[in-house]
Amino acid sequence: MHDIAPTDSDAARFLQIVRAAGLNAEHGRLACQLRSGFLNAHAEALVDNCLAALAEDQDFLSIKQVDRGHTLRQGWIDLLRSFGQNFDSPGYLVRRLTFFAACARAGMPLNLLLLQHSLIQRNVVERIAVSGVTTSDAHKLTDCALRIGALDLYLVAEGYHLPEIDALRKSLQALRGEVSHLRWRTSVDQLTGLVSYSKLVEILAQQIDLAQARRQPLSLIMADLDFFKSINDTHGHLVGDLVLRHTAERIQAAVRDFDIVGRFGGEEFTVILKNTDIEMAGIIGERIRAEIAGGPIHVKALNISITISLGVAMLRQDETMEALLERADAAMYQAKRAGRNRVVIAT
Ligand SMILES: Nc1nc2c(ncn2[C@@H]2O[C@H](COP(=O)(O)OP(=O)(O)OP(=O)(O)O)[C@@H](O)[C@H]2O)c(=O)[nH]1
Repeated sequence: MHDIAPTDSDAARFLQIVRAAGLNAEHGRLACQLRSGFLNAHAEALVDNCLAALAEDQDFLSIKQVDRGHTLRQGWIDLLRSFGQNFDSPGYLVRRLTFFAACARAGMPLNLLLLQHSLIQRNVVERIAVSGVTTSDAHKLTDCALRIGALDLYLVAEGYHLPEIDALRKSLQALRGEVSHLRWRTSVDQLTGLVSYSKLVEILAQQIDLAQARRQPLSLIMADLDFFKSINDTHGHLVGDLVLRHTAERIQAAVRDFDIVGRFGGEEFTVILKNTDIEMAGIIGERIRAEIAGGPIHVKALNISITISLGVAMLRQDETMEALLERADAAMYQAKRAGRNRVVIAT
C-alpha cells in the first residue's frame, strides 16, 4: 500500500480543493444529516448492490478473486459511513485517496469505480427525495451530497495517478543509480582504481582554472614504466596487469594525500600536484621513482623489478592544459632518452 503521508503543502492544497468544491461549515452539518439519515443505515446495502452489479464484469471478477471481496467491500462501506465527516481535514482526504489508490493497484478499472460512484450518488439523491424532508432541505442535502461527491471524484482521479507516480519515482530512482554507477565507472580506472583518463583531464582543467584565478602554483608529473612491454612478453598480459596495479599502489604511497593520481593510459600515469611549485614537484617525482625502483614487485611467485621515467612541469602563466601536458610528456621522453629510471624537469 502506498504510504500517503500528507505534507504541509498537501494540507494547503487539499483545503484549496475543498474551497473549489464550494464546501463550507454548513455542508459539514448537512453531511452529518446525510450520514445519520441515509448512509450509515444503507452503506452495506449500497455497496452490496454495487458489487452485485459488478459481478458480471470479467475485470472485476479477477479483482474479487485476489481481494476476496472483503477488503474492497469493507473499505467502500467505511468510505460511505464517513462521507463528508471532517471533510476539510487532510486526514479525510488522505484516507479516501489511500482507498482509491488501493483500488487502482488492485486493478479495479477506473470506469467501473466512476460508474458505481454515480449510481450510489443517484441512490442517495432518490432517498433524499422520498425521505419526507421539506423541498428546501431536500435541495440543500442533494447539493451537499453532490459537492462532497465531487470531492471524491477529484480524489479518485488523484488516487488513480498515484501508482503511476510511484512507478515513475521508482524508475527515476533506478535511473539515478545507473547514472551514478556510470559516473563512477567512467571516473575510476577499472584496473588500478586510480582516477580515469577522462576524469583526470576534467580535474586538470578545473585545477588549472583555480590555480590561475588564485595565482597559485600547479605542477604535473607524467610517468611511464620502463620496458613494460618486455614484462608482458615474458610473463603474459595478466602478470602485466598486476604489475600495473602494484605500480599504482606505489605511486599512491609516494605522494601526498591531496595529490591526484590518475592512469593516463596503458603504462602511463599522471599526478596533479595542487599548490605545488616545481622544486617540490621534482622532490615528489623523485620519491615516486625511488618507490618503484626500491624493490621488486611480488606478483604470483615472481619478483619483478621495474623502473619508471618521469617528466615534471609547472604551469606557466596563461598556459593551456594541452601545452602543460605536452611539456610534461616531452620531459618524460627526455628521461627515457637519457637512460630511463630518472626524473626530468621540463624547461
Ligand atoms: N598488461 C597490460 N599491458 C598493457 C596495458 N596497456 C598497455 N599495455 C602494454 O604496455 C606496453 C607498452 O610498450 P611500449 O610502448 O613499447 O613501451 P615500453 O615497453 O614500456 O618501453 P619504454 O616506454 O620505451 O620504456 C605494450 O606492450 C602494451 O601492450 C594494460 O592495461 N595491461
